Amino acid sequence: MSPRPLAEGTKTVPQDELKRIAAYKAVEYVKSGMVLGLGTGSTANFAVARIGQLLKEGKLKDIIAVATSTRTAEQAVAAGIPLSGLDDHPLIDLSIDGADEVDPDLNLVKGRGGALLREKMVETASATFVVVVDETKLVDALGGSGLAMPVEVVQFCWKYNAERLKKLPELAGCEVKLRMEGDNPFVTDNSNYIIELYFKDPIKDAKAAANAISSIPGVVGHGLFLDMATHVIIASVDGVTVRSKHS
Ligand SMILES: O=C[C@H](O)[C@H](O)[C@H](O)COP(=O)(O)O
Repeated sequence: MSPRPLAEGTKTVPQDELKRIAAYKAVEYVKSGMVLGLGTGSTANFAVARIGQLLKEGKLKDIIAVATSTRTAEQAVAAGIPLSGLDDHPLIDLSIDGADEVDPDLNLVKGRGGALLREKMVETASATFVVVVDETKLVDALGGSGLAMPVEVVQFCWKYNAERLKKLPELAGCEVKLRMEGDNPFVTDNSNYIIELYFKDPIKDAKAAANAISSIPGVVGHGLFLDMATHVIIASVDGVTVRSKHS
């Protein structure tokens, strides 16, 4: 369980339990015969495990899934979930994934687990994209958590691209750091590096920031997931709330 319980008044709920509750709620959207996108991270893990459990119990049938990382693919295989890829299944019925930040318009920061590129490919191909979070992920504006916003870059001349990112006026002088894993740079499933952006203030215009980041040659993806989520399921000490794009 998470060491950080959430508290309101006298109520406390371990953060991992909130993640599980949100993930299980999202799995209620899964129907037999669907092609699913399986997200990555500690919240998405609960959804993958639950789907595997329902398949084993025979309560779900004929599911095919596309995993957003090698970690999730390994978990899915162990859970007995049949896997495919976008080459064979270019249309995903439903994706379920966590997020690092969620703004009031259901725009997201994702990718602190390093899976942003495959997540964005799979979730862009999804008719329905359900995001599962505990209430700590809610922000008034993206970049507002003070934590890293990842940008995936090719390894070639990454320092040059880190400097270019730092100088983008749309990012208003953010700090940049290469993501490390121990003494070595973190390497994504796609053999790229991650430059982490740290904002002093929330991003003023997320769309302009996303376009500016994408315009740099050598950037292969970024963690701004704008206008993609159709539903966000938020678990809090007070219960579960579902926010939907068009409601
Ligand atoms: O690359 C990682 C993903 O975008 C995760 O979905 C995101 O970081 C949220 O992860 P968690 O549910 O572990 O907070």
